[in-house]
Amino acid sequence: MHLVDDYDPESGFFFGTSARSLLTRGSAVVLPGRGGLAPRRAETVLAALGADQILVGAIPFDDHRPAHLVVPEDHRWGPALPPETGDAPSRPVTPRHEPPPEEYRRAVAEALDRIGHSDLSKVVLARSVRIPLPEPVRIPRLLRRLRQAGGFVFGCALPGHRVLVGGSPELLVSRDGDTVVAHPLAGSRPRAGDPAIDRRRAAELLDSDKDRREHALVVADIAKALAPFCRDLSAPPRPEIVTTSHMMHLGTRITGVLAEPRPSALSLAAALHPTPAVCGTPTGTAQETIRRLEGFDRDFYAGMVGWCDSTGDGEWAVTIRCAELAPGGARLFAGAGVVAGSTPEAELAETDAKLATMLSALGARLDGEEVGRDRRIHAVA
Ligand SMILES: C=C(O[C@H]1C=CC=C(C(=O)O)[C@@H]1O)C(=O)O
Repeated sequence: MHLVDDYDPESGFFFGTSARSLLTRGSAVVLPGRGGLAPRRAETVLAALGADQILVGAIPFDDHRPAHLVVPEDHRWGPALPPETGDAPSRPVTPRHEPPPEEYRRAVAEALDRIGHSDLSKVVLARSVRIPLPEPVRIPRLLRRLRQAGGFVFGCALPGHRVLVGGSPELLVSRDGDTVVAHPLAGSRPRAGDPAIDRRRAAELLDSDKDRREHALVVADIAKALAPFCRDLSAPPRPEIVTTSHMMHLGTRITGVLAEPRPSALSLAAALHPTPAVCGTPTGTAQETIRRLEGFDRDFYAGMVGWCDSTGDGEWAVTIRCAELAPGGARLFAGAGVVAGSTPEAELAETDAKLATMLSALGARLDGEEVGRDRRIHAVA
């Protein structure tokens, strides 16, 4: 028995790391407001919180969409959630792609054209897949499976019997006293599951000029956004490989010491969002490109999910490797960074591989495709 087993899909919030788990129930206060406004309102609420109260929830990618932030009726901390090991049996499902794969490839080609002919240097283009779920999902079991992926596991009940679930490898920002940490990821390869192939891919990823550029843009942007709040800020000169169950990424852990007055974890998260790991550079041009080329609403995907306490400490993960569950079905999301040197085919394959995290946790495979890791990757191994 773990505290995740008490998860209430109508009002619960779960956030688990390799160190500990947080479970909340009910909502004493639901904060109204849209993305940009929500963190400011949340600051007022944070300031009014009792010492033993916290704020939890999710903020969407787009500032104009409503956030879901609540002060729960109660919360509990517990030990890390043990992962459920072994591959779940998978059943074929018929997906509804949005956009269809060939349109996604066209969008990447169009983005590459813009990168060559405007100030745009990077844009993250995403796709979504809707799948039917004939049986109700047992969320505690799903979250255990997602722990296997590594990183931050979350379940966030949303209005309308929906639940946002995921296993994100990416820390947007955490604050613990005066210590601030961000751990951006960008630049990816799917894992093959074969240690020798994975070692080769990791070496190739570390060496890839295209991926190093894609990554460096994110690190520079985050360091610039954090600098005004810090009296000390540092990042290693080279990225490291971060692995999940299905992917490997370039990652850089940025750490800083906050100056007074220390902003809350939520304010820091709002100052960083949207990073070029989910949007692009420059931000405005990338946002406009996403609006024009993606053709669907990201909703909570590529936003942030996490918690903040009354002292301002907290953790916010980037909402990726996630799905929105609704009665009868799920909608999964994945995106990939496009820079000069990207190709439509490789970005499509990368998003396929990223989708596999959630698909395999849900025990599903897209009809006509192999489950899990590495559908097209043998070609590049
Ligand atoms: C946008 C996603 O991943 C981000 C995080 C890691 C690597 C990424 C990349 O290589 O493109 C993305 O920036 C996603 O999983 O949907």
